[in-house]
Amino acid sequence: METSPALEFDDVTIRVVGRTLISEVAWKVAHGEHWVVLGPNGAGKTTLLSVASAVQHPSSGAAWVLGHRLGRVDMRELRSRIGLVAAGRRLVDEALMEEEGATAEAVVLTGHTGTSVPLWDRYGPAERERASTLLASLGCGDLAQRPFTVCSQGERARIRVARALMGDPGIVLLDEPFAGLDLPAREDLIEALEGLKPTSVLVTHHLEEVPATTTHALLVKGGGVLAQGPVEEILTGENLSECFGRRLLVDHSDGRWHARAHNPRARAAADRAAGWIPGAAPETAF
Ligand SMILES: Nc1ncnc2c1ncn2[C@@H]1O[C@H](COP(=O)(O)OP(=O)(O)OP(=O)(O)O)[C@@H](O)[C@H]1O
Repeated sequence: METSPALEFDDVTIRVVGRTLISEVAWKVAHGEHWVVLGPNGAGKTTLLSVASAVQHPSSGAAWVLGHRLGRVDMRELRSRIGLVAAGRRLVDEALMEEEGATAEAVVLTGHTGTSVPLWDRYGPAERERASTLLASLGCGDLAQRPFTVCSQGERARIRVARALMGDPGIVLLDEPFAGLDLPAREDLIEALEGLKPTSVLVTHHLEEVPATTTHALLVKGGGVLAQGPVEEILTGENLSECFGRRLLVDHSDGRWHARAHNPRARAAADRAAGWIPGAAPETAF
């Protein structure tokens, strides 16, 4: 049993020329926890993941990933123990796979070497067997020989998760894995994520995409942490309203979360339709 946390940030700051992208972030993820990171556009979510995935180290402060301090460890070696799912090019470069005409199976196999092109001499029967088992477990066993470029967005999303699991990672990091998915594809992927065994961190914009197995939440705003802790304490209307700068109503049912903007006119119309006297019911925006 691992004793050190899966992730630990001690006042992590990332600066680029003339800008601070994230500032003094303190965060600890224990093994076995499943975190969601929420926040508006530009809040710093992908930047946080770029540190957690050992893609870049802090400008100041310190970060430990799977017990290794960034800056004092072979980053490539460490990356091979991290399962990373990201559709954008900042964290995982899929351009080479597309140029090479890689099949879904080849893309999953690259997860074994942590590379963006297949290294065929490194994959034997055991790796191929694992790739095909993972594709099947994510409901895309029949896609193995299909070029990744022609796969639909929903198929690609699940192939990326299979790729991330290929190296038997100690932690899985997912940056907006639902982008571009229709409702059934999104729900299929949420179901697949609910079966994830390793510790995970999911970055998303949408409360509706938070899997029911999520244990903790981190809210980011303007490059800083607004709130963090057990999911039920953090995903409140009050916190989310502050995070997104808009008054929000939050529901939690059957383990899943829903948010919508507070709309007093629609609320009054619904109350009238239900026979409520305006002003008689208490306001329950948060
Ligand atoms: N290399 C860079 N140079 C300058 N600014 C950058 C760089 N990388 C990111 N940024 C800026 O840092 C801020 C945070 O970016 P980041 O991608 O982490 O936000 P995010 O929360 O993931 O946003 P989104 O939800 O829109 O994907 C943004 O304003 C972005 O433009």
